This record gives sequence, C-alpha cells and structure tokens, in this order.
Amino acid sequence: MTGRVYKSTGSWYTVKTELGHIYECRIKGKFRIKGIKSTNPIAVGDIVDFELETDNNQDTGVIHNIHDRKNYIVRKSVNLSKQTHIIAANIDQVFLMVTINNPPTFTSFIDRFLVTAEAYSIKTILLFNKIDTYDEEALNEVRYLAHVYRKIGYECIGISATTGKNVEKVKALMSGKVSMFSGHSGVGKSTLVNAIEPSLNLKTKEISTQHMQGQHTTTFAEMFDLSFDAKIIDTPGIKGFGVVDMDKEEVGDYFPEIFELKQDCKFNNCLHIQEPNCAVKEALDNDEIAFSRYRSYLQIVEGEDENYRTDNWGNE
Ligand SMILES: Nc1nc2c(ncn2[C@@H]2O[C@H](COP(=O)(O)OP(=O)(O)OP(=O)(O)O)[C@@H](O)[C@H]2O)c(=O)[nH]1
Ligand SMILES: [Zn+2]
Repeated sequence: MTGRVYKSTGSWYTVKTELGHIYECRIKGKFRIKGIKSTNPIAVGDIVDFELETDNNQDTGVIHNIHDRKNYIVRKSVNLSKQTHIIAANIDQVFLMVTINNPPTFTSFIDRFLVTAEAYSIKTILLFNKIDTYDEEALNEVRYLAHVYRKIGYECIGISATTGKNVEKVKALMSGKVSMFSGHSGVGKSTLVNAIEPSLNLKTKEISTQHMQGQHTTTFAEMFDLSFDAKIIDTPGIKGFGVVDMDKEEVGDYFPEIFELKQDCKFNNCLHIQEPNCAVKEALDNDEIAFSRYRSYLQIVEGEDENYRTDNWGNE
C-alpha cells in the first residue's frame, strides 16, 4: 500500500492512503537517502510504501520504501551539529504573509525567505495581510512591493484575514495542493487559517495540550486535510524558514532576476559587485532591478546578515 505521512511521533508514523484509510506504521530496516545526514529517515509529507501486519487484532504498517522527494525543509539537529532534522517533505507551496506595519516586514526578511525557498525548490506566494488597516501611504507601499515581486515572478495578493477580503482567492490556490504558511509572529497566520477552515482551530489546540503534558518536547510538523481538497502542513514552534548553506557564487541563482542576467556578465563567475561589464549592475542603473533586492543580495553575499548563516529556527 502507498500513503502519505501525516504525523510522526518518534518511531511511529501516521500514514493515510489515497482511499483515506489511516494506519500507524513503523520502519523496517535502514533508510539511507543520498546526500542527507538526518536524524529522522522519514518526515511529514513523505510518500511511503508499506505492508500490513496484524498484531493483537490490530492492523499496523511496516514501511519498506520511501518515494523520491520533490523537496524538503530541514533544521540542524540540536545535539549533533552535522546532522539535520527533516521537518517536512513534498511541499507544493508556501504562503509568505507580509504586513507593512504591526508588525513591519522588511524586504531583507522577504528576500532572505525567498532565497531559502528557491534553494529548497518551493514555490512562494506573497500575501499582504491586514489591508483593511492601511492608510494610503501603507497601501502605496503594498502596491510598490507587489509590483517589485510580481515583476520577478512571484504571485502577490492583498488580503484581510479578518474581513475575508481575497481569502477565497487563497483557497482557490490551495486546492489540490500541500501548503505551508509562514511570516513574522503577529502577521495573521492563525487568523487566516481559521478564516480558511474554522474547524482546524480545534485540532491545533489539541496538539498544544499534548505538548503541555510533556509528551513531546521537540517541535514536530503535522499535515491536515482541509474540507476543500487542500492540505496544510503546520509546524508549531518553528518560525521563519530555516537556512540553507550556500556559496557566494550560488546566491545570485536564487534571485530570479539576477539569475536571468548572469549569462550577459563579462565574467562567468561575476558576483555583480565590482566587476566590469556586469549585466546586473547595468540593470540596476537602469532601474530594471529593484535596489532593495540588490541590497538584500549584497547582504547575503557579503555575510552582513548574521542571522542568515546561523541556524535561526525557532528563535526569530
Ligand atoms: N485588522 C486586522 N487584524 C488582523 C488581520 N489578520 C490578523 N489580525 C490580527 O493580528 C493579530 C495577530 O494575528 P495572529 O493570527 O495571531 O498572528 P500569527 O501570525 O498567527 O502570530 P503567531 O502565532 O505569533 O505566529 C490578531 O490580533 C489578529 O486579530 C487582518 O487582516 N486585519
Ligand atoms: Zn555581473
């Protein structure tokens, strides 16, 4: 049988088949996935093959195969510095929620997030939330940012989780997909998820009660089915989107507008900083690349952005 992992608690995995049957499964043998040194072989979102075993009149599953991952997000393991913990796999899209104020979301944060998502091969959609509260100046800021990010290929939607403005649009985008929601504390993630699926509120509370009883001290992800053929992965306690180690030369590849131009630079190892005949600098001078994006690029390449290179999961 084949199913998707919805939850993992230590050695047991909750797996749901396409027909909607749920089985508690264990792993048989060792799983080694090329290039990943991880503390957990299987993560929420993984597609696995398993066989049923009957034990005390109860059917449990034994997982013997894991399907290739489309993508996955990791965090560094707390104890073993070289190992990573896979938080979730096979994520179709992440909605990055942004607010202009209360709290402010800066472009350096947005761009760092987008770079990480690009490195993970996860599509990002920007949701500008709380538009019901903005004055003309803040709305102009939203319009400007939406223009900047649409131009380089990111879908942008202005929403209000409290009035429901454009929430149907978000639901339409979620249909048939596995989504995650991210953004600073206070941007409205819980409010939006509640607007999308009011009954989900209950489940999230159940989990945190479990936490309080001390059953799980570490954070873990969980997948939820929504009522309209959409799935979300909730990652309680995990803020931000982690970090990916990358070489200076690689950073530009995760800025779509820089990646597109790099073939036109004189040097093929151009870092777009001081080099002569640099197509990126030229585009910047012609206002074809947003200055805020280039500034974020420099911050990451020059390592000014300390948080970028440290593991900042959970302590935003
Ligand atoms: N006016 C207005 N308020 C909103 C909107 N969305 C969320 N809020 C309010 O913003 C506050 C924070 O919202 P939450 O949904 O708790 O934010 P969160 O992103 O889940 O925050 P964390 O759980 O800390 O990560 C709450 O008081 C919400 O009522 C919106 O679209 N408009
Ligand atoms: Zn260049």
